[in-house]
Amino acid sequence: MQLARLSRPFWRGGTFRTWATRCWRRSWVNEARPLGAMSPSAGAGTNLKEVFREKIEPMHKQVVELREKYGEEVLGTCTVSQAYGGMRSVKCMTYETSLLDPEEGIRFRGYSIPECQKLLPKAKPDGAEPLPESLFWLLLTGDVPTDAQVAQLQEDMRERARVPADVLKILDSMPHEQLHPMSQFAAAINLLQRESAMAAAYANGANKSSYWEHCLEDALTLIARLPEVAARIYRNTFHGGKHVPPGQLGDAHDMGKRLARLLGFESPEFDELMRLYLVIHADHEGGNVSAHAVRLVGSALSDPYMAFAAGMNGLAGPLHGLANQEVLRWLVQLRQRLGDRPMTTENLTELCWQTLNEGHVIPGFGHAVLRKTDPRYTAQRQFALKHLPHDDMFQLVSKLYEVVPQVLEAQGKVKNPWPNVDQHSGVLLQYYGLRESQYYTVLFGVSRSLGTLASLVWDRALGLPLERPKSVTTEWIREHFHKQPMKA
Ligand SMILES: CC(=O)SCCNC(=O)CCNC(=O)[C@H](O)C(C)(C)COP(=O)(O)OP(=O)(O)OC[C@H]1O[C@@H](n2cnc3c(N)ncnc32)[C@H](O)[C@@H]1OP(=O)(O)O
Ligand SMILES: O=C([O-])CC(=O)C(=O)O
Repeated sequence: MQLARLSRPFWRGGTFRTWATRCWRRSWVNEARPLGAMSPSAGAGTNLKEVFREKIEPMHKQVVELREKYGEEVLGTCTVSQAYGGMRSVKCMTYETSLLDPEEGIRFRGYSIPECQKLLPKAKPDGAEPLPESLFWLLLTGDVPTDAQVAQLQEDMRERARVPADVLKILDSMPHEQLHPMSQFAAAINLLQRESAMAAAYANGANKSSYWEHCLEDALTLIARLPEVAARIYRNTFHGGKHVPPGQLGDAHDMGKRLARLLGFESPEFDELMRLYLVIHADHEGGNVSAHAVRLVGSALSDPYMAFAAGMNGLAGPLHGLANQEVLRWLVQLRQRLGDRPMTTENLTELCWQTLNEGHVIPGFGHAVLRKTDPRYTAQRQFALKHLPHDDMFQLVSKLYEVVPQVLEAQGKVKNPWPNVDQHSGVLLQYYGLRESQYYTVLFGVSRSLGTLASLVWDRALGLPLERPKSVTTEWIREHFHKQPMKA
């Protein structure tokens, strides 16, 4: 039924084929578009919803064509070890907004982080980091937006941004000292859910072809409200409930600056850090815990609030997003253990071994998929070299870049001894005065809304079905392979 609806003959023209082939190569072979390539969105209007609407049918048709042509091809296999081993590198899902190369790292719609830093619109007059809204536009549409498109999206988001007073009241009344900021964050997202356009539309019998519109509506409202929610949690938990009234922020604030000001920070450099932070943490293809949780829960047609809250519960795990909190704690502990001794390779090597011998991982190092230094780490390192080259903690992080990979290599277990994004973020935040490391994952969560919700809108636009892979028991494996002759 879905396929029949999608296979009208429109795409059989040569022009569409050329376009589709280009897209296919870009998203599946990870081929970057040349820098400065003309954006297909340019001149297509400034309304995100209308620009996105135009994208759906060609994409639908592309998927139908690929399924017709390659539907029976094997994308990936799954061995018994992979089934027990966290399904590492099993290719079994599609995800449009970003793609990861193990050596090179993440590309957002084909663009590397340095390319995004170069191409995406910046804050006027002299911002150097991309505007988070421009990344959302890119992730959703696949196009680098124009300044006018970003300006309209920002205006739309500003109109949606105020969090209902009763939700703030509930957040204010939470037991802040006992409730981790990520628990408060996930609870807040669930509280906002009552306004879900998707849930209301479904309850009112909306046609499934319209789901993406309600999903986009929810995505925009939720993303717009997250800075105030996140700041509320921060000010409640660490600043005695003294808030910066959003009414005092004026109209001109982008998501990064708005978040910075609501948190209580005034420095333009911190605004830039927030923009960079929100952009680089936004998306990391589809299989990471938070993105996959959003996809999975959303596939039951749970609305975007429900789905995103699920993703945030996954992000709160110490092997995933919470590692940023653990890194700062570990760095502080390292400094205490170092005491008066100098920060030499020998001393740091000894302390890293101490961490390993105590049965802990070294937070901020290693990765499930990456096999080189995370380009998000590099982007933050470049920010530090520009803005805080002499900071003590940055010096420590730099020194650990030399020491830890050698220790992990010597330990001989890790597949990737290099640092990931979480190794660097806390050091930048603490430099500007945001020292409460338990809070850091909330910032990661605000950013991750940009990628996971853009992707969720595509899930509904493409009519992706309920996700439900097959599981087997250990008993089943034993029986099944027992009956088969062993491979030589
Ligand atoms: C935003 C993000 O989510 S980025 C990741 C953030 N997480 C961290 O920084 C936590 C520290 N890193 C880790 O725990 C891991 O590297 C992970 C969870 C990120 C990836 O895990 P895996 O894909 O299983 O890694 P890998 O295959 O290399 O693991 C092999 C062994 O090395 C260990 N290992 C991996 N990384 C580290 C590390 N940083 N320190 C010590 N041991 C490590 C694993 O625990 C595993 O040990 P085991 O065989 O005793 O179970
Ligand atoms: O890709 C992963 O598994 C983890 C990660 O770095 C992210 O989600 O940002």
